[in-house]
Formats: sequence, structure tokens, C-alpha cells
Amino acid sequence: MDKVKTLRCASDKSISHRSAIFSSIAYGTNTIKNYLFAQDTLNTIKAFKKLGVEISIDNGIVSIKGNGKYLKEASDIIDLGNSGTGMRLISAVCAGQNFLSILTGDNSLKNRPMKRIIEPLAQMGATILSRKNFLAPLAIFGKNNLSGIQYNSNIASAQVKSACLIAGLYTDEKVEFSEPHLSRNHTEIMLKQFGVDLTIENRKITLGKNRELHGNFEIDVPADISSCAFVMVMCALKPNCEAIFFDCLVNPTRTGILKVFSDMGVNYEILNKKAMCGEEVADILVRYSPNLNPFYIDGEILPTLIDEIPALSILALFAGKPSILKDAKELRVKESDRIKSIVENLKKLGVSVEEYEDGFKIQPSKKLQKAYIETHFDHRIAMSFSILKALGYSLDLSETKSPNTSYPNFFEHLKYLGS
Ligand SMILES: O=C(O)C1=C[C@@H](OP(=O)(O)O)[C@@H](O)[C@H](O)C1
Ligand SMILES: C=C(OP(=O)(O)O)C(=O)O
Repeated sequence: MDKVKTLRCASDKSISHRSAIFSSIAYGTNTIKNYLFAQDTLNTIKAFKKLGVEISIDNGIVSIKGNGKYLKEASDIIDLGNSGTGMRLISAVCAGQNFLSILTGDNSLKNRPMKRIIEPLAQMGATILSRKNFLAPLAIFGKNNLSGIQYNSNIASAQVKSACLIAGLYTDEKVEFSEPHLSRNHTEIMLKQFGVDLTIENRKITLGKNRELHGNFEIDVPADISSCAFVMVMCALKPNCEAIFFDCLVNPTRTGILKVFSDMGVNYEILNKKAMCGEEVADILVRYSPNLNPFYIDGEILPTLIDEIPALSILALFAGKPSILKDAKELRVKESDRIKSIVENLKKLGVSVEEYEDGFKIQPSKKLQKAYIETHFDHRIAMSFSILKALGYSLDLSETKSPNTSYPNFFEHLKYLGS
């Protein structure tokens, strides 16, 4: 084996967004260490600056002087770029304001479904105009006192859950939310840290009496297991690689990837479990894993590894038998239609793939033909196929800028692991 490599992957995107959003609408000044300085999460900071919140960045530390729940009218359109999380969570903040907010994004975001948040927010009393088919830009006429809601979401989406809970901060009435499977729970964890009362019982969340956020603390953001997954796959496939990934978030609502790694025979160990900002974190050692089993992924594990499926589709090429994905329709409405992006690009490489409405079946194949990969400016697609390139396969990518969305150091880390 080579010398053990060490790295800290990009900071967690979901926790970074929430740390900026909740600090902005809290009373008190919070500092955020290890904030993710990537396009999506920088756009969230820009949005709150436009809404009158004092935010400064000094020496890599973000400092946010919260305004309390009620913000100032932005004098211009708010652009969330490529970020579904940014648009859906900030829409909920805007739904609780007594003024007009106009939210837009890039071409990808303007084609992602917003009905899923427009419906509950409108039910709570916000007026939201959109383009045809509930597409952004969104014009949100909010109000300070929304109505309560009892919402049974038919999708397991942390963005929908968070939108309902955030809008719920702007009413004294009953707010109850439930989802079919448990999605990532960072909003629940962080709202509690900011002093908001909420109870959770069998996937039903109920907001309690105190819905004001208070905080004067330092939030330290762990590394993003979803970003780590891409470089971990590189290490598992690179002969002699052995690397420790520091401070990875291992919140159980995010670790479906580790369960699948175990099933596939990826050689990894969890080293030092600890707590950071109320979340479970660990260092993870990954080693070259030459004997891989296929995966079969379906059902309630999906929300816990949804962003890692493109990375797993690359691992599937090196498994002994075909890998199957089902129940993953949500992948069709991410930054690109990820089922189509994966299937089409693998086919170009000469891989035998079957496409399903809600997933795919990938035949393993270590022999790949030269191909031009269309990323559709989707960071997860670009990162996945870059792993093959780093392993020495002959392919060209349509662009290599999209990883800045979530993982600005991705290529540097990939090169380090490949060296
Ligand atoms: O809440 C979040 O921070 C996120 C939730 C997930 O989306 P959905 O809520 O649409 O499943 C995930 O895909 C996204 O990258 C981040
Ligand atoms: C789907 C993703 O993010 P978002 O929904 O925030 O754009 C992602 O990062 O893979």
C-alpha cells in the first residue's frame, strides 16, 4: 500500500445553507466555521444580504448578525443560481414577510418543480405567482402572520419538510408535518439548537409554542458525506489507495451510502466518532476494494443517499454482477434528469444499461470506449465521470466548472488521491 493519504472533503452543503438561513432570522450574532464556500451556499449568503441581513466573512469565518424573523424588502431579484435547497427554503422565509420577493435561478433551477413548496406555502396564506407549471421565477407576496397547516407530504423531501417548518415559524397556529420516509433531519436538529420547540413522533413533526430563534454561538460545519462519496469511490477503485477522510457527517439520515458500501464490499472503517454542531461526525478510512458486489437499492434508503447515486453508478461498473436501482424517480428532477444523464453517458462508454422510469440496471464493464460525456452542467454527473477519467479512461467532459456548485476543491482532491 502507498502512504495513507488524508483529506477533509468539502463542508456539508445542507448544514451550511441552514446555518446561514437560521442565523439570519435569529436574534443574536452567530459565527460559522468551515462554512461551505461553494456557489450554492454563497448564493444563500447573498440572498440574505439582499434581504437586509448583516453578514461578513473574515479569515474564512462567516459572521451573521441576525435580524429576527422579519427581514427588509430586497430592492432586486434574488438569484439562487443552481440551488434547489436555496430556492425552496428561502421561499418559505419570504412567505413570512410583508413584502414582495422575486426568486430566480439558472436554467436548471428554472425547470425544477416548485409546486411541492408553492402548494403548502399558499395553503398557509402566502400568495405565490410562478411561470406555467409552477416553475421559477417565483413572485412571493408574503405576510407576517401565516396560517397553520397539517401537511402529509407524499414525497420524502427535506426541502419540502424544511419549507413547511420554516413557514411554520411565522404563525402561532398548529403546524404538523409528516413524510412517507425519513429525509435528512438537519432542519429539525438546528431549529432545536436555536431554541425552537418541536416534537417528533414517527415521522410526524409538530411545532410547539416557542417559534423564535435565538443564538449567539459558533457553528462548526462538518464535511459533507455526499461530497466525500465521490472521492471515496475514487479511492475504492484506485489500486493501493488508502485514505482517511476527516470529519465526515455520519448523521443516520445521510449514511445510506455507507450501508451500500458495506453491501458492495467497499473496504472502509469508521475511526473516531464525535459530535459537531449537534450532528454525528466521524473520520472514515477507505482502502482500495478490488472485489465488489453489485448493489440493489430501493425503498426507504433512497432519501439517505439520493445525491450519491451518480457516484454509485460508477462503482457499479466494477462489481461482479449487474446493479439495480428502483424507487428513485426523484433523481429525474435534480440539477439534471440524473437517471437519463447516467444512462446516456454510460451507453456512450459502451456499457449495457437498462433505463427504468424510476431507476436503472447497470451491467459491469471494466472495458470502456472513448466517449464525450455531457454533464448537463450537473455537478454530481461531472464529478462521477471525472472519477473514470482520473482512473485513466479516455473521455472528455462537456464542462468541468459545475463541481463549484458543491465541491470547489474536487479536482484537486481527485488528483491527490490519484497520485
Ligand atoms: O434539504 C437539503 O439540504 C437537500 C435535500 C435533498 O433534496 P430533496 O429535498 O429534494 O430530496 C438533496 O437532494 C439536496 O442536495 C439537499
Ligand atoms: C440535488 C442537489 O441539490 P439542490 O436540490 O439543493 O440543488 C444536489 O446537490 O445534488
